Amino acid sequence: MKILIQNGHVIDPPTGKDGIYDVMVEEDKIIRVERQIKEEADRIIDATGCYVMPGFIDMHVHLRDPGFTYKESLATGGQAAVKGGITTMCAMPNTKPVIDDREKVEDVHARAAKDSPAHVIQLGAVTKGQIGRELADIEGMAAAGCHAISEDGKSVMNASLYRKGMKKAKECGISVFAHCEDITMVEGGVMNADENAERLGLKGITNSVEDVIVARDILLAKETGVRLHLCHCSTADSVEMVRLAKEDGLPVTGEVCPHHFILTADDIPEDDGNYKMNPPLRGREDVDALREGLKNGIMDVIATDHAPHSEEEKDRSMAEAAFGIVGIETSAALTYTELVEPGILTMTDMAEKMSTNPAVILGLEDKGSVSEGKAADIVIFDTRREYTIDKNEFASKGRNTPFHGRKVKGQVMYTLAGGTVVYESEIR
Ligand SMILES: NC(=O)N[C@@H](CC(=O)O)C(=O)O
Ligand SMILES: [Zn+2]
Ligand SMILES: [Zn+2]
Repeated sequence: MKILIQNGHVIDPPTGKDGIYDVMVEEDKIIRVERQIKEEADRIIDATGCYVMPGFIDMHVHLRDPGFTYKESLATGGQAAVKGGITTMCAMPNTKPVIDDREKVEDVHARAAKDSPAHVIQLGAVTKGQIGRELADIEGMAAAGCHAISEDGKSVMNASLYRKGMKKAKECGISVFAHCEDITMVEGGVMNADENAERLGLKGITNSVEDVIVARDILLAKETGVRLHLCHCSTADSVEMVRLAKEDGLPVTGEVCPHHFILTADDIPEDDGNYKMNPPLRGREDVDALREGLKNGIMDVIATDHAPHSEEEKDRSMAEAAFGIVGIETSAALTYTELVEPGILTMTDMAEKMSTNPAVILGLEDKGSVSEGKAADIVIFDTRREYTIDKNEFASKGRNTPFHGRKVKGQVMYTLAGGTVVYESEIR
């Protein structure tokens, strides 16, 4: 099967391509990227006026499968992902049971290959059951294709145990993805510690809850030599510490989620649980630092932390709602609208942070690039399309977004994963 994508604006960070090209896909590979390809194909896709980019790689999602499939499943999460142009995602292990051994990783990978139109890389927990007492089967999980371990949802508070886990990960050649939150400092906080929390009579989460663990984890990475990826960074000091770590030559990378670079705590209306997530929406200075960090290259990755919950779990007050919001169907449009259109990032920066850098960090050599020989994971994105985000149109089971009703630009027209058209927009 050959698919020819004609006349699109190819953005390919690794080769620097930024212009009009045709792209020929055969089976699961890109075989040619040239000015004009005069060759027969089984299917022709006209990409005139659209960008053709490497499929997005979301390094941080919660697919809730196994155990919480009332929130999401490999099938619904996969369908939502490809709608958002995401062709590969890393699924966090805070499921039921927690993914903490080889068999559980193999089970998800086998089911995802059947059920999800997007590629799924299951991540393993650092500790058994994410309880923080003994290390999980890191070696077995690495052998089963976990590219990283993560205790996401919480931090491993026992630094000695975490250090052992990092050493093991380093030995196995995999990364550590860190959720940075000192649980002893949360003290019942549910949103950013500021005047908004005071006004609502809610307990606050200070920046230092995140910052002290970012500092600790960077120091542990320095000692163990493990590759450390800092998930959902939300504070100005996190950005500064990632800068210092890089200056020090450490293999440390930083991730920012769209909600953290778009919204501040001042945007929380009344007492709406759809604005509740961990870490919380922060102040203006933090949001500005995150944007600046993305612009100047300190922050490497845009990932969603897609965290679907049921209506019942989210349709509550700030104090009572579950932490987390959905993101995979809106991240490309939000990133384009909030960062690229205003000139903070270029289209190449966007492709880098949503695809190329994640591929490099994860060691996915055949991904993150629209060039000859690479995997045919491609997104065709039309930035001329303007629309209003409607949570009722989501393929995800989760409707918990603070972006419902927000105007954005940027529509995914086609998504190819593994050389197959896995999503086509109905709007044409
Ligand atoms: N981000 C969240 O608020 N929630 C995540 C956990 C996490 O990413 O820490 C979840 O699993 O629901
Ligand atoms: Zn987390
Ligand atoms: Zn998460």
